[in-house]
Amino acid sequence: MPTSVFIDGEAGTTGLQIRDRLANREDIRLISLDADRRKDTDARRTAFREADVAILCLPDDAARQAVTLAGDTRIIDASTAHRVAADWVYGMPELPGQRERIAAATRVANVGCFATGAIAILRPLTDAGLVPSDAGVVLTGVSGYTGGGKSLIAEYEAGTGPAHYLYAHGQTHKHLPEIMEFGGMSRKPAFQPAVGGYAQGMAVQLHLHADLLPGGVGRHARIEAALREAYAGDPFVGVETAQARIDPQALNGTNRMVLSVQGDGEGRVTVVAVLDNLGKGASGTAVQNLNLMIGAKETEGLT
Ligand SMILES: NC(=O)C1=CN([C@@H]2O[C@H](COP(=O)(O)OP(=O)(O)OC[C@H]3O[C@@H](n4cnc5c(N)ncnc54)[C@H](OP(=O)(O)O)[C@@H]3O)[C@@H](O)[C@H]2O)C=CC1
Ligand SMILES: CC(=O)N[C@@H](CCC(=O)OP(=O)(O)O)C(=O)O
Repeated sequence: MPTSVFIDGEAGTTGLQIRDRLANREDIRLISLDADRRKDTDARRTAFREADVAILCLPDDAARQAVTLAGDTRIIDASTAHRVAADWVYGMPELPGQRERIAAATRVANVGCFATGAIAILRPLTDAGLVPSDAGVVLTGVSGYTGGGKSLIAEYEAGTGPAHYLYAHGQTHKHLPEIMEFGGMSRKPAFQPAVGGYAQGMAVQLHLHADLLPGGVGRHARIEAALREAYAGDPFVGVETAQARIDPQALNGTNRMVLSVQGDGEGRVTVVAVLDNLGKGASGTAVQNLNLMIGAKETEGLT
């Protein structure tokens, strides 16, 4: 019997990408609503009840409301609404022990796109004691404009978006709570995100004065070793030698994430994660979580 999956928000940026990844699978039956009924509460309630798993690709408020329609149906929520909620499982398979928790969960909150890169870098370093949880750390990131959903895409497709811009200057980016909780940080990192004038692909950077942390200089090699150990054998995350030019679009269309470590050998270290904001940063991980939840091969439908 195939697993029935309803994607609420199927016509949006993330929903479409998930549908594409599931459309040809024999183990999945997609439940779809006609365009004129996709926001109809009764039609959605019926679709939820018919589904084994529902994937929410909605703005936060609509996602909260969708949960009230879903009954006992298992949910993967791609929005920010439930990521640090106590009764939800955080949908980042790479965290220690998380694959088992996701597999058993009824409510999974899919990790955010910038958060995917930031936590993938931070968590092995806080777990290893290389970065104390109360250290002051700096994160930066750049995302293609699809990260801003339909409205930002429309701006760029109309040719009116800037070539590059910085935003969220007030240190209140919506991914900071999940980055702190699952990255192992008790002190809020400083985070400066940016949008690049290209559609898809992102890079997230952690910048450290490792010479000011306990243990001092020479941490570059230990940081790289901790990351290599954390992701040894992972199907999608790898650590590679840093390139002189790092292209945020290098992994577009894939569910992969590549980390690299650079520094001057005297304490200043930058760790970079490259991923596809729509792939590993959203729809790819949603499918990975779905695979874990339904007992399919974790890599099914993903490259
Ligand atoms: N874009 C990205 O890179 C990422 C996005 N996300 C998250 O995924 C979620 C969806 O984002 P994204 O796909 O970019 O957004 P989009 O704006 O592209 O799509 C959202 C979709 O939800 C639909 N929708 C809105 N309200 C309702 C409702 N009440 N009932 C049914 N459908 C509704 C919209 O319909 P309409 O077309 O009529 O507006 C639209 O089709 C967001 O929470 C976002 O934060 C997560 C990771 C990355
Ligand atoms: C470029 C851009 O605007 N990016 C969005 C994050 C992308 C996204 O929607 O993040 P979630 O994974 O949390 O849903 C932002 O910074 O708010």
